[in-house]
Amino acid sequence: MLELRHIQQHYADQPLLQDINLRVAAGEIVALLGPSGSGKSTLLNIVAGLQVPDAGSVWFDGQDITDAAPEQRRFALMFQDFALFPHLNVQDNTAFGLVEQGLPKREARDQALQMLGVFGLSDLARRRVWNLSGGEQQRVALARALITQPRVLLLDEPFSALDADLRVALREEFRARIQTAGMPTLLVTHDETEASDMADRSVRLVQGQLVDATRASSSATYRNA
Ligand SMILES: Nc1ncnc2c1ncn2[C@@H]1O[C@H](COP(=O)(O)OP(=O)(O)OP(=O)(O)O)[C@@H](O)[C@H]1O
Repeated sequence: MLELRHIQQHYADQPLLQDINLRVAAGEIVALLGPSGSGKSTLLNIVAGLQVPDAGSVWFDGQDITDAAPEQRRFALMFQDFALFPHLNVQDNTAFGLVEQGLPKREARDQALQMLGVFGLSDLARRRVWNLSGGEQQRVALARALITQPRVLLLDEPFSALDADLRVALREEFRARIQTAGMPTLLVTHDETEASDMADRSVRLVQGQLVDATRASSSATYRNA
């Protein structure tokens, strides 16, 4: 389980995150909503270990990991621009994290091929990533993230560059795959429909605090407010 305790972050004496407390259980998807500039990406960076908070702590399975480097955490971070390597084909992109972890290249490539099969992407294994569609690229990015069996999955607006129909299809597919993989998942999104479709519950950053948004996000009154 992932836990944030009393996280605070200031920039130039302006409080951004004031007292953030959150628990995400194994297999649970929590959506993090909030207006632009409210600190969603900052909070995700703190969880990923890319940034140390001014105060407070990050815990995983009962261990304080606030000062642990990103590679020690073994958390996967996935962005909207997926950051696939243009010079590698789909199979080598998928194998990349395993090679980084020290697995022999051949074994990593075999496992990547299996993973691509699970994702229905076997036919794309030899393709260069730049000629894949946006949805295919995003699926490869998820396969690449999950193959390393990360302890936590962090998604930063993963579908915002895609068209509406594809977004809806991928939400369901991602939700099913994430639940099968069973790690705590934090999904940053601007989109309340995406939050209610994909996440088990939603929280919203409001003036540096997290408030429960699960009930509010399913209410049309709130959406139209
Ligand atoms: N390193 C930094 N130094 C100073 N200010 C920063 C730094 N990083 C972020 N900020 C500021 O903190 C605020 C929150 O930024 P952040 O990117 O976390 O918000 P966000 O909720 O993810 O926004 P968006 O939805 O637009 O991506 C912004 O005003 C940003 O300019």
